[in-house]
Amino acid sequence: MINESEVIRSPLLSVLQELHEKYQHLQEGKLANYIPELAKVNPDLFSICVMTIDGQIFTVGDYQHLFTIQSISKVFVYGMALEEHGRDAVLKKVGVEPTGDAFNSIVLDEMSKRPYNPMVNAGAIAITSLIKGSGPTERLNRMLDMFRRYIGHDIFIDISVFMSERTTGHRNRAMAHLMLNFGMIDHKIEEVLDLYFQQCSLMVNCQDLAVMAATLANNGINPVTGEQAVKSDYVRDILSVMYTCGMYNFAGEWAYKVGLPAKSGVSGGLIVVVPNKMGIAVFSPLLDQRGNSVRGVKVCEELSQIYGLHIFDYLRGSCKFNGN
Ligand SMILES: NC(=O)CC[C@H](N)C(=O)O
Repeated sequence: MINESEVIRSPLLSVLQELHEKYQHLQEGKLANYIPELAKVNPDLFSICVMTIDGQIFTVGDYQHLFTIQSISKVFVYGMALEEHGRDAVLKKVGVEPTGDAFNSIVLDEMSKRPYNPMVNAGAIAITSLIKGSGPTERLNRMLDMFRRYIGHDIFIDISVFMSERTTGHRNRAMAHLMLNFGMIDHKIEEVLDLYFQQCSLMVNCQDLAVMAATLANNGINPVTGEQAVKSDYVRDILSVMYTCGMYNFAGEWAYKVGLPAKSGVSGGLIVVVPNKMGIAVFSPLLDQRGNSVRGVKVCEELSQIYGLHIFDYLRGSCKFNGN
């Protein structure tokens, strides 16, 4: 039997535990209540997970608690659209410019009539409309299969959240109509919106998100299963858009302070990719005014600082993470 004193504590795990303790009583922020089902979530839930590209996992808090992936899904569906249509065709439909506006703003680029980028709702809906398949079921199944490759197991839809979004998502519906008007999506608006609401309502836990982020950090190969989740050619595109647009109208400050590609969602999830090193995921449902997890942002700012992960520090050889 292993004596507790003989167990070598992982330095990273200790750091994660300290950060969890430090922020677990922070009560800043609000639950997303524009999706009625999300307003029912326990605001105290909080977990942090890191997966390295060699498949080690470090977890603290409620890391098995399931929640809906929400906007974090946009990253992966974008990768799928790139694989199916290629860079140029996707760029014709959705730009790659940060907006400085809220994630749900109803604005399109005046000149091109494209949504600004795939990380805001309008852009994500247009990207979802590109997913190929002979009908709604095949499109959904292909998407579920793509997510399965990233996570390493099957993934399911939270029907209550899906119905909640579907019945109250008038703003997203309005955007879809606007894009239909400009010929940016085709006429099957309700099918496209259903698929978009379904992708947002997929259930994940914090550990799943860490594996997904680690897969992007590992050039598209899931570190646990060894499966190629997305062609490595497109990982660059995905990470560029995450870096410039993933945190919405906080993306600039995030790039400045944390300096890593990331994506948040209104259920309180946040993923961060440290290329060739690890994926980081935080779950805490209290959000700031821009729709980013308050505790999530703070934890990532500290982790970046502690380990010298900011991409421009990192390039100068400042990374202090040595793999455990
Ligand atoms: N930022 C988000 O997570 C938004 C996703 C949410 N499903 C919506 O469409 O509004």
